[in-house]
Amino acid sequence: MRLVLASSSPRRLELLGRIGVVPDAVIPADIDETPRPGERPPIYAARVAAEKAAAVPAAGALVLAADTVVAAGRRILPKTDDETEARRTLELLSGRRHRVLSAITLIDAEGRAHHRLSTSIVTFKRFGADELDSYLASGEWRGKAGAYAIQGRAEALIRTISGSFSGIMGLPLYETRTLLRAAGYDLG
Ligand SMILES: Cc1cn([C@H]2C[C@H](O)[C@@H](COP(=O)(O)OP(=O)(O)OP(=O)(O)O)O2)c(=O)[nH]c1=O
Repeated sequence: MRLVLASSSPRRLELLGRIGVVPDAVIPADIDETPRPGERPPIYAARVAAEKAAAVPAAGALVLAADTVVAAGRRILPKTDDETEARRTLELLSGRRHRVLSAITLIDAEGRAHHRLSTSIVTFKRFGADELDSYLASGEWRGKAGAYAIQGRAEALIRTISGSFSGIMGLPLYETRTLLRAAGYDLG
């Protein structure tokens, strides 16, 4: 059975590889990721994952897409390439708990869409000015939801996580495996 990963994220490809899954094709979905006014973070993540999966044409193949959102209360924090915005985001996350929502959609061979949502809680230490500066200098925050990447230096700034490491990183592997199996994909 053919599997298409509808993602431009190297993290998602890497995470799939960890469970022995190599997609037959990787086709990034080009969709508008602007949140709707007042849209709640879990609703937004689920909608965007579904839209990414639907945007990739793959008749008869399975299509997997995901969306990861860092949320402070009802606020969706940005995925940015701008250092000032990254600093502001990290200042907001400093010393407090936040949620990471990773939604996945799998379109099965019959064209039906299946959805799962993984929710994690992450608590960062309170950052000193030097810690913030050196994290920003690392550049690891670029293009990552919430301006950090748990799979890099940020892991050493995190006091606790509750939930799914792979979900925080971008593709919750438990939910992914569950949906792939249910769709008849052979995971070996
Ligand atoms: C919170 C967090 C996010 N991220 C990344 C995963 C995603 O690539 C990105 C969230 O943005 P997404 O919009 O979910 O994904 P993307 O635009 O990078 O890729 P695509 O839509 O094509 O699939 O943030 C990490 O790598 N580590 C983390 O700890």
